[in-house]
Order: sequence, then structure tokens, then C-alpha cells
Amino acid sequence: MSDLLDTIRDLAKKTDSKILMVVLDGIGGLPLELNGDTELATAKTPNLDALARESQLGAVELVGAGITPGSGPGHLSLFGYDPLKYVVGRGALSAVGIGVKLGAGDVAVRGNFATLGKDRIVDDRRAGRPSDEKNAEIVGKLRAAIADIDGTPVEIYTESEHRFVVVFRADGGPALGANLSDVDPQATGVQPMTAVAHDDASVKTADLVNAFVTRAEAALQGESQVNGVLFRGYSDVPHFPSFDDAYQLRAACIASYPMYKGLASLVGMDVLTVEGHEDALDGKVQALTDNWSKYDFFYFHVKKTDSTGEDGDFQAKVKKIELFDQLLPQLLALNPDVIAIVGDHSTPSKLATHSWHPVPLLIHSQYGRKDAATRYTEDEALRGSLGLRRGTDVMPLLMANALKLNKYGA
Ligand SMILES: O=C(O)[C@@H](CO)OP(=O)(O)O
Repeated sequence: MSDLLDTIRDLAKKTDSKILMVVLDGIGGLPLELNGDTELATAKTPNLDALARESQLGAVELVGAGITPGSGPGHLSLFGYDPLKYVVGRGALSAVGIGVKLGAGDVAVRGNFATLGKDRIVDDRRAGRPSDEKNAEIVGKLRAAIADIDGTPVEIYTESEHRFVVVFRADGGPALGANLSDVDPQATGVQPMTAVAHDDASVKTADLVNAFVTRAEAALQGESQVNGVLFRGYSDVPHFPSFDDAYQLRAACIASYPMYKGLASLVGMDVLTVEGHEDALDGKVQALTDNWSKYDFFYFHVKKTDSTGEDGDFQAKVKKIELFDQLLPQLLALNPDVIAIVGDHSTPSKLATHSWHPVPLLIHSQYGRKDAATRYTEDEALRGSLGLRRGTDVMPLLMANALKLNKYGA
């Protein structure tokens, strides 16, 4: 099956124009009551509104109608990689994002520190979002308790907040399979699940995962809030076509959270250093400004629009949107030839998790047509000239608006 990336590679050409892709993680939302306003519509966003009135708007479904994307597939779609073809587990994204190298046959898995109540019922899938320092303290405890499991080396790393990474090393033995079920139920009020192998190569991995969960809970018995571990997204390291090669671009990633840096690194983007804590918006603007002349594509990631939605905090998400709006003029001052404002999925506070709802897309360039949209909101976007599209349409549209694509065919 011809891959869109192959077609784009044949059409792409180097030019001096610059593309800035801003991903507001989880930006799409829902009104709290029927016919009410979403978080985006509620937010006061004068700068986004002004930009929208001079841009083309539409909406994107990152994987397909009715499908709720994880951040990984959502981003791969935005980068032009069909998420149904290019599959990678969270484990590899997190591991690569924190600089852990995986060898042949190793398996990495994404962990959540969680709060377990009576009968091991999951009370909080994120253990109250502990600090990175608390995370590191817990990782230290687990490293002391679990250096290996029946001779299989086990490595445990802090990612951020409630997130951690475990790597099971093949250590010269048979490759460990990554085809097994999650421990993380991605819900509260139920117990962690028992990992089950879906093929013979993953039987050992499932045994290792279940043994880790048992030993970790024993080691964390004295902890009041961080006393459980949930696993999802097992994977080895995939080899994806290079983003720079497919688009003839020099691409840079500006993100704070390791998983997004891992994803960008997997497709070959340069991951720029961002100073600051948490979502570090000032540090990201600084990194963008300092490196503006060195690249012609920038992926600029904003995380807290997702986290606040996942915490079910409508007003907090509104505030994070308004905070981004306030820094938008600094991005526009760099005068990108093309800027896109988009998200990798919706995370409505009402659902407190990702959802299938299309995400608003804004593209600003000098080659747009008249567009009826007057704001960057879910409803207004669908009045735009771009209509409803797949996430994999975004990069070709940005390349076209940057005059970076030759004509297809004679
Ligand atoms: O890591 C995260 O920020 C989120 C979304 O990807 O995962 P979780 O719901 O486990 O916090």
C-alpha cells in the first residue's frame, strides 16, 4: 500500500519558508451542560480570535471517526504518519524521551504511580500527581527492592509527575515479547488488571510485569498516596521513516514532557533544550526564538491543556488556554510563513479523559481563501474553509501553504 509519506517525499522541496506547528495537547473539549460553551469557547482569547479571522480553519479526526486517540497516535497522525500503520507503545516513547536506549529484545513500559485503597481498588490513577522529586524517591525505593526478577535485569526510571518507565532487558537471552494486556485499567473504582500474554514470546514479559506489580506494592506499603503501580503501552523501539527526509525539512521539537520528546526523536527531529519547570512556556518561547534561524520546521508542544482536562477541571483548562493566548504574539513576532494551531486529541473536562471529538485546526499563511470562522473554537472551526479532515492531512496542507510541494503528475 502506497504510503502518503512516500508520495510527499517525492513532491517535497527545500525552500527558505518556515513552518511552526503548535500542538495544544488535548485542546478539544465539551460544554458542561448541553448547548453550553466548551473550554475553548469560554476562554478569553483575543489573540487566537484575531489570528483565526485571518486564517483557514477546519477540524481534524486524528485516527478516525469515533476513535479516541492516545497522545502517541495523535501526534504521529499530525506528523503525517498513519497511526494505524505506524504503531508504537508508550513505553518506547517514554524511554526514548528520557534518553534510555533499548536494545534488541528489550521491552519498555509506561508506568503510572497510583493510589490504591481497600482491596487494591484504584482510587487515583495518578497518585495525586506527585512532584518529580517524590517520583524519584519512589523509584529509589523500587530500585532497591527490584533489581532483577528471576535473573531478568529490571531498570526503573522517573519520567515526570506520576509517570515512570520500566525496562525489562533481554540481556542476551530470547527477545521479550511486547504483545500483552495492560495492568492500567485507565479507570478508578476497579483493581489493577493482571497482564496477559497475547503470544508465546510475551508470556515471560507478562510474568515479569505481574511479579513487578506484586513486589512494588509490597515495597510501597508504607506510602499513603503513592502505593500502587499501573502499566500500559509495552514496546520495543520501532524504526520509523525520517521526518526530515520525508519532508525535506530541518525539524526541531520544543516540548517539556519526555514522552513527546521521545516521539519527536523517534521520527528524527532535533529535541531542543527547554529551561524551566512543568510546562515551561517561557522556556519554550526562548528555545524557539534562540533556534529560529537553524530550522525550517518547529513542533511546539503545550501540555497543561491536556492535564487540566484529565483532572476534570474546566476552569483550570480555560486558564491554560488563556495563558497560551497571551504568549501567542511572541510566536507570531517571529513571522513564520505558516503557523498551525491544532491538538493531538480532545480531552473534555466533562469526561476527564481523551475523547473522539474532532480537534480545531487553524492554518495561517498568505495563501488562504476567505473563511467564515471568527474564533479558534470547536464550533467556529467547522465553519472554516478546511472542513473536517484526517490528522494526516495536516502536514501536506502545511507544506503546500509553505510552497514546499511540487505538483503531482504532469
Ligand atoms: O501521561 C499523561 O499525561 C496522560 C495522557 O497521555 O496519561 P495519564 O492519563 O496516565 O496521566
